[in-house]
Amino acid sequence: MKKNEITILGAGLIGSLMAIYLKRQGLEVSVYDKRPDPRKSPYSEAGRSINMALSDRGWRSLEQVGLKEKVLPLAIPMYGRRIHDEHGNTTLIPYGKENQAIYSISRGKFNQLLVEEGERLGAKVHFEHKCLDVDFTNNEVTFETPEGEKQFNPNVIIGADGAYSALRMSMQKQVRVNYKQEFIPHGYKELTIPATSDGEFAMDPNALHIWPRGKFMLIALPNPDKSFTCTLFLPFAGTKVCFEKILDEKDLETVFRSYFDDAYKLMPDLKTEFFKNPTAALINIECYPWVQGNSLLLGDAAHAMVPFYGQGMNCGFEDCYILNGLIEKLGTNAWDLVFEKYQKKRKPDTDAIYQLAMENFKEMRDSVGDPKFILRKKIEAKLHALYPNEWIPLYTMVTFSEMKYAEAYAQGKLQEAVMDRVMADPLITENWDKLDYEDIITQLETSKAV
Ligand SMILES: NC(=O)C1=CN([C@@H]2O[C@H](COP(=O)(O)OP(=O)(O)OC[C@H]3O[C@@H](n4cnc5c(N)ncnc54)[C@H](OP(=O)(O)O)[C@@H]3O)[C@@H](O)[C@H]2O)C=CC1
Ligand SMILES: Nc1ccccc1C(=O)C[C@H](N)C(=O)O
Repeated sequence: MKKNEITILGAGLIGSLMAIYLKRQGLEVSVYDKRPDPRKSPYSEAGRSINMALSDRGWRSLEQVGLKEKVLPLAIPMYGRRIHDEHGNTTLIPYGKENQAIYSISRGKFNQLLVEEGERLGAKVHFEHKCLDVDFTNNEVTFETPEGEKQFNPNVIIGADGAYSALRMSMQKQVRVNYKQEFIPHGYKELTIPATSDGEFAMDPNALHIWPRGKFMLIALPNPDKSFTCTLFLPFAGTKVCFEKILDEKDLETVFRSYFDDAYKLMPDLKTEFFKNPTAALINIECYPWVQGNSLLLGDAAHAMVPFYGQGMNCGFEDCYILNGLIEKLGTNAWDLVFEKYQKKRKPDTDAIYQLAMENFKEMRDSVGDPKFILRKKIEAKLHALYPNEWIPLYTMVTFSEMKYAEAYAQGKLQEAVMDRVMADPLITENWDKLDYEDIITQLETSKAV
């Protein structure tokens, strides 16, 4: 191993982007992933992927490595949530200002683009290398490969090997790492709304479609081939509508006709897909520290969160951006110092987005269908238009800004308390346009001063 050769575990979105950053710093980089090379033997993601929503933090990280223009053709802007009620009527709730959008993107091609960019810059990517163990005492990593087990002695290890990280498991066995994992009661299943027979999108392509039904929901995100990737989120068991109770095509038809009839009419392959695609679990993982000597956990390996804010990838990309900034500032002679600074700086922010991701699930599956929620959003949008610096809606702070997640969270909580008081007025529906908006800002300023 050469001095300053970096080993990255995981060629997912975060491992690949980190490899690009490090190559651009002139470092030697080797990436190891347990999957086969997708270019040689297609490893199908089909049936178990949720489309992601690229937003400002993600774009900033891609732009810094010159990739924004290459990624744009894979992404479709969504300017708001299109809410479908049980009668098939829809309402658009904008995400932010008129030109602000989050971008639907699916994992496969995007991941490949990042891997290829890393290789173009000189990173060595080794597929079919599954990390089995990292021995910190002897500084040795063991991989399972088609040729048998292999051992390496890397100088620096970055574990971007996802929610079930082998680096993290090795840390847990050998050093004092706090760890918490929680499966939520819901699982998800991937479904599809294909393009129409004349090759068009079957619904508005520039929105994230939501069928909020209280304890469960269906969502749909557009793809460049004019299909939509849909994700059905249901409890596994224990409620009237849950995966456990959909046993045959008749049960499935009853659920879809009762709750998602407009979507049902656009899903010719529903019955096949539902019973063919796996039902996947949703997990939250928190751990700390993320560092052991010259080894660091990054992305989902450090903080896997439920997908409901659409921030998992954006947060992981921001991890890379911040780590890169520290490397630029502190140099590459003391990786343990760089990693230590990184974890201290970053942890409060990943805690905040982890929390917000859970809270956004309730908002998506339940609140968005409530006219009072829509009114609340309208009032907040007006406040933001009148007082752009004083009142920034939480969604805007998280999605369309680079403000630290922890700051956004704290500011969001103060705004939420003020808005709760505003919305408590029984005449708010009639009065909302005549509200004393300046007084609302004063209330916020007062609560900040306390
Ligand atoms: N839309 C989706 O369905 C998914 C989205 N994401 C998004 O990506 C974001 C960040 O993901 P990221 O942190 O890159 O994690 P990922 O899970 O995307 O990538 C980790 C990579 O490491 C591989 N890997 C796992 N274990 C080992 C091992 N022991 N040795 C070598 N390689 C291993 C994984 O293979 P394998 O996957 O086969 O385990 C995968 O290719 C998430 O927050 C989420 O937003 C991530 C996963 C799925
Ligand atoms: N990509 C996702 C995947 C699954 C669940 C939600 C998303 C979202 O992006 C949600 C979006 N940010 C929203 O708040 O409407």
